[in-house]
Amino acid sequence: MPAPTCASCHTARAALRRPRSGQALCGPCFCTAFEAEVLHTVVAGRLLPPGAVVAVGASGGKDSTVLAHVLRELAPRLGLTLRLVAVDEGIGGYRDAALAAVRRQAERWGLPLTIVAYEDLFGGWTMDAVARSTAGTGRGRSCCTFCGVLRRRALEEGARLVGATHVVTGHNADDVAETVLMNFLRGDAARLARGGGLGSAGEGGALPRCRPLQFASQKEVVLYAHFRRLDYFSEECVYAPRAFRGHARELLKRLEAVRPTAALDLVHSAERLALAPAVRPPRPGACSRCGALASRALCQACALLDGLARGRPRLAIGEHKHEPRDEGPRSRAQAAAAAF
Ligand SMILES: Nc1ncnc2c1ncn2[C@@H]1O[C@H](COP(=O)(O)OP(=O)(O)OP(=O)(O)O)[C@@H](O)[C@H]1O
Repeated sequence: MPAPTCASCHTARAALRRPRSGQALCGPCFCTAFEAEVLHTVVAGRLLPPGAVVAVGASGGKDSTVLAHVLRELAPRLGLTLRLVAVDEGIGGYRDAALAAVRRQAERWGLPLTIVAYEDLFGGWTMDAVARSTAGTGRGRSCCTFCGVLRRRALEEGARLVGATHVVTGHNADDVAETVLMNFLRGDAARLARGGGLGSAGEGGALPRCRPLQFASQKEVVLYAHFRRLDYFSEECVYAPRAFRGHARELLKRLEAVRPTAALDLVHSAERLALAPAVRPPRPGACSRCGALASRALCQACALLDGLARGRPRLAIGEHKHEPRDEGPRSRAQAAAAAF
């Protein structure tokens, strides 16, 4: 059976059916629709004001590649200046290849690129060193938690370095839905409240952060990259198979098999929960060591580095005398926080 005609231009043959709506579109019309939807997310959510200098967290992966490409298309209309900021976590056999992809993108798109490294920012600690230090302590599976905390800090540092006023990341609807599921599984109302919305407004002196692809499904991100012929790095991080997130991903896939809107439904659920006053977390204060946003005396990054420096990674993060050890609720909650 021949492909149907594109439902938008009514001229070309359709090349795909949109996963959620089933609408048949040709490649160019799909890309135009995708870009218009991201534009709508940014404008309706008032995420990036005209004149903003935007640091795009560039990992070389599909999401941040698509995000940088779409924002570059929209930048003249939105009045944005873009900077790519990549974080080198020091993960042998993984990050170097991903950074090579980011360098190619920066060159092709004529965007300035700044790379900040954990090793320089965090007293010589690379992610590989953290992984070695936590191996055998029951914390080995928490690599993604540690990494997420440090990456968030590193991205903030990099963004400040390039004079950015805003930070954007490429989290898509599936990423956010996985985080919501993880938070539901642990009954973490405070994280659910924080995970909703399109990002954070920049409390406590932190730069405002947002996720303009939050309503885009992973499938459509991949389709956009395909039709725009984007060059990205697609290997999984060497530490990812140990992460709890993989289970949430499997669960989401099974939910989507019977309910194609499941990911987006979860994103909207989190938004509604964020509006519920009863679950709003207390206003965070400042870290006594570095001044960054913190809900305790030390921010997560300083607490983690402190524990690592003392050779006691169990104390570094997620340990509290009243809370269970290892994969207990607290540590899992931080895994979710790390995703944002
Ligand atoms: N090393 C990094 N440097 C800069 N930004 C990063 C880095 N890793 C992740 N990010 C930001 O956080 C977002 C979500 O992170 P995630 O771990 O899902 O990234 P990824 O799987 O490596 O790549 P992507 O999400 O871009 O496909 C990315 O889209 C990107 O904006």
